[in-house]
Amino acid sequence: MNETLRVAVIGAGRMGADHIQRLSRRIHGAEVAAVVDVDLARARAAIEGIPDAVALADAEEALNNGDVNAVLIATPGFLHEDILLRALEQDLPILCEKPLTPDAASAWRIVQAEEKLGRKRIQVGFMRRYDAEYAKLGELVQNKDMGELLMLHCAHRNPDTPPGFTNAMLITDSVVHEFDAIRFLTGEEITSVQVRLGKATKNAPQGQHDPQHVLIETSSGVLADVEIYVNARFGYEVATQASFEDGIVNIGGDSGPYVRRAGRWGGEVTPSFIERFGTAYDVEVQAWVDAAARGGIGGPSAWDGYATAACCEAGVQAQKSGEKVNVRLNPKPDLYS
Ligand SMILES: NC(=O)C1=CN([C@@H]2O[C@H](COP(=O)(O)OP(=O)(O)OC[C@H]3O[C@@H](n4cnc5c(N)ncnc54)[C@H](O)[C@@H]3O)[C@@H](O)[C@H]2O)C=CC1
Ligand SMILES: O=C1[C@@H](O)[C@H](O)[C@@H](O)[C@H](O)[C@H]1O
Repeated sequence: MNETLRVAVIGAGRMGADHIQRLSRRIHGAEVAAVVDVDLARARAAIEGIPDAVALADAEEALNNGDVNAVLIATPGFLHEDILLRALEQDLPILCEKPLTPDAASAWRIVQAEEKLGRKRIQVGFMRRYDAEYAKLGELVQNKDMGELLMLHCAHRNPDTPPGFTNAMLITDSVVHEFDAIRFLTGEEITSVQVRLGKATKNAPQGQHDPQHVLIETSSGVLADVEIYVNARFGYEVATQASFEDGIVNIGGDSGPYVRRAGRWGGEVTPSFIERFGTAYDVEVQAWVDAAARGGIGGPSAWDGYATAACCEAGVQAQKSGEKVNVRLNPKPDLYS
């Protein structure tokens, strides 16, 4: 396909609205053709100033719109499966925000549907793979300049959570990023997940135990721990310290000017994922558009979505039991090898 991608963005909330701006202002080779949101007023607001874009309330209308030839899915994760299956039926290039789906069975249905189609059409929105620091750390792991990677210590802190953010979503919506990042950095599958619940903040909404400590093991025995703390108030932080045989690497600190003024020193705390990963989202979406023009995908696949969904399922089980839960994966179809 060499024509301009005419994208239907499904879901115009926090992430969908950000992707709409990106597609219409910074991405080459793609345009927003339609914005779908059950809240039609939100869809209409999102297309303001975008020529030739229509606002719709139903994804089916966008899929039947002859002007649409690609789909970006930014609805909540539990709604992804139906839209993915419909867009696959139409053989469209798809960028699906993470998680692919929240559990392993539904993610496997997507893998099977794509396998039946016979080509990769789904790229999953694990944007950390496009962050310059993650990419550099991945290179250090793979080229072994610092010896073998032994451990990863990850912090994932959000200021607060949107309404409806459940206890399971600390894993399925947030730690899903670490599951993918650890698989990306090590090139290995995750074999077990354990979740420990300690002292909790009074600032979490009812039903959430926050923070949680997630312990992860990969197939070669790399150990990773994640502090997931989603009502941390102070700002946003996604940081990793990696222990190698011959050194230690830190990524993900706050960036920006370090100011000393009037007897004080300091800088600005990153407020949210939009600022922390703004450039990574741009690179991710451009990679998708460029790959779609060649008939492929430009990043994490439905298999990556399935493998992380299996980790999430183990994690949600581990939240309840406190035990180490093994991650079980179906054999990888040839399409993804
Ligand atoms: N990669 C990243 O860093 C981030 C990814 N996300 C992911 O993006 C997706 C959306 O998350 P948010 O934007 O935070 O959610 P949101 O709640 O802000 O927006 C979702 C939108 O979808 C609409 N919607 C709900 N049901 C719909 C349907 N059946 N058809 C069309 N529209 C529908 C809602 O009205 C809402 O406008 C999720 O999968 C989430 O995990 C979210 C934040 C950051
Ligand atoms: O994907 C994201 C959100 O959905 C999630 O809720 C946050 O915890 C993550 O930091 C952000 O990147």
